[in-house]
Amino acid sequence: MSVQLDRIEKLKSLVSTHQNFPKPGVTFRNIFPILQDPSAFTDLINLIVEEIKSKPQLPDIIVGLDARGFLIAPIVALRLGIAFVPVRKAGKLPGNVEQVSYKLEYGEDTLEIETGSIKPDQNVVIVDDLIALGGTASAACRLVRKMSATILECISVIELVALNGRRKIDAPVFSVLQY
Ligand SMILES: O=P(O)(O)OC[C@H]1O[C@H](OP(=O)(O)OP(=O)(O)O)[C@H](O)[C@@H]1O
Ligand SMILES: Nc1ncnc2[nH]cnc12
Repeated sequence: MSVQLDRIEKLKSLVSTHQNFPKPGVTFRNIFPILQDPSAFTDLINLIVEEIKSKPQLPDIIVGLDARGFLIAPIVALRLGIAFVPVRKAGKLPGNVEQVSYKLEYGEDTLEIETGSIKPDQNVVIVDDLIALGGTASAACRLVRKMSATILECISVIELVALNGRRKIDAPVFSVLQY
């Protein structure tokens, strides 16, 4: 097996699966066991950094999504030596914010970003833990575009392929693990 596939298989074996959580009918994929294994967590960050570095254009900013995206995105930003900007659920950011509402696999929510935290000519990569219906990533794309910035790529640790969330996301999508 190649080193790349080896790392992916190891990561996949660590993700835990929970039926009917947090609502009946939802199969919840939990990334936290990866974070409990420093070697696997390092592999995960390396795979994301390698994906970003493989592209002709490097980002100026990594945008991470509240809350589980915050566990991954700032580490990726530090490794690349670039800024991290948070997108938060409504009511958590001070000052002026841009706002977008969206639908979840199990609910509805609003995302916000600090006005001016991304400049119009900047290149952005968005990082989150999971793409299900794609509403969260799609809303984050709309927020970044409201600031007239360019989205190079939307990166997720997990993609629930059957839900076809990437069709909603108006940017190239890369996922490390597919279910
Ligand atoms: O593709 P979608 O259908 O939009 O779903 C994916 C989003 O759902 C989860 O976040 P959640 O809103 O549950 O919040 P959390 O990160 O605070 O747990 C997950 O972390 C993604 O951000
Ligand atoms: N099935 C799922 N597992 C984990 N996080 C999620 N967020 C939205 N859907 C999810």
